[in-house]
Amino acid sequence: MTRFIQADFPLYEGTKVPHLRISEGETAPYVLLPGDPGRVELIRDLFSNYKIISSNREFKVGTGEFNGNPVSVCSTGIGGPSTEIAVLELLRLKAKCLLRIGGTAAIQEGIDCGDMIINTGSVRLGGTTNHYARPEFPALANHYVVQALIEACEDLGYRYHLGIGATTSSFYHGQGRDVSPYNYSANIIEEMKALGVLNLEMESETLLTIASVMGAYAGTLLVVHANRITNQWLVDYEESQMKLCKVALHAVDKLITRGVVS
Ligand SMILES: O=P(O)(O)O[C@H]1O[C@H](CO)[C@@H](O)[C@H]1O
Ligand SMILES: O=c1cc[nH]c(=O)[nH]1
Repeated sequence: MTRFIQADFPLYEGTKVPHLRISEGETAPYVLLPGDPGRVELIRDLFSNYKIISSNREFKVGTGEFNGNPVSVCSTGIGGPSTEIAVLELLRLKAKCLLRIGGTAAIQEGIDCGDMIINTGSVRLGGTTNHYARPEFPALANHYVVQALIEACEDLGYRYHLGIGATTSSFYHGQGRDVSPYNYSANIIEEMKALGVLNLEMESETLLTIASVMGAYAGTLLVVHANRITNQWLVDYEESQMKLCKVALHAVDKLITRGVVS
């Protein structure tokens, strides 16, 4: 039976949020958010009792236990609009702390492929959150989440960089890749680099802005997939993604132990 009730916040089959297709109680208060649905599968071995509970469009959701505590993983797909949907539906399901685990391109020398980046905030170049707050509103990560991520990288001995990232709504022109005769964003890397921005990716500003507006905890942990200054692209990416997942779960464990999120 396919039933949607009310257009304002439609529910599928009476209780399921419409895109993630899950009901309250199926996800944990702590949720990891990769863009890529493949990472929802890749992370499986780090959990006990891990189950994929839904898969619809770009949204794949898994829930398992890490050190005895429930943690969920939900892919957002690429970019702001699908991230907005995932975040809103997870908050509707009573998520309290959302942590993006993604890939990114560094735009500073000295940041190597495979390094971690913890963004303290994101430049809002994506557009989706202009529906939530004026452009001057900052997209900031939660302080406790940032601190837990720093400690997790240090505990595991992974090299990390801390600072502001920029979120774009375009992978090619929006990140300064010239693919047509005129690129309106041709100077984006030069501009962001000069401002000290560390990296480019496509979802963090949406997560950080919406979580902040809605009173949830959020942060962003990224692994460097490319360096646009040195023109390097990490081909063997799986091991780096596993490092990313390990750091994220280690940080979540700290937040749970500290009782930061209630
Ligand atoms: O590695 P994920 O989380 O998919 O994120 C990065 O990869 C995609 C681009 O290839 C964008 O979504 C970007 O933000
Ligand atoms: O170049 C890149 C690599 C990862 N993610 C991005 O958004 N851009």
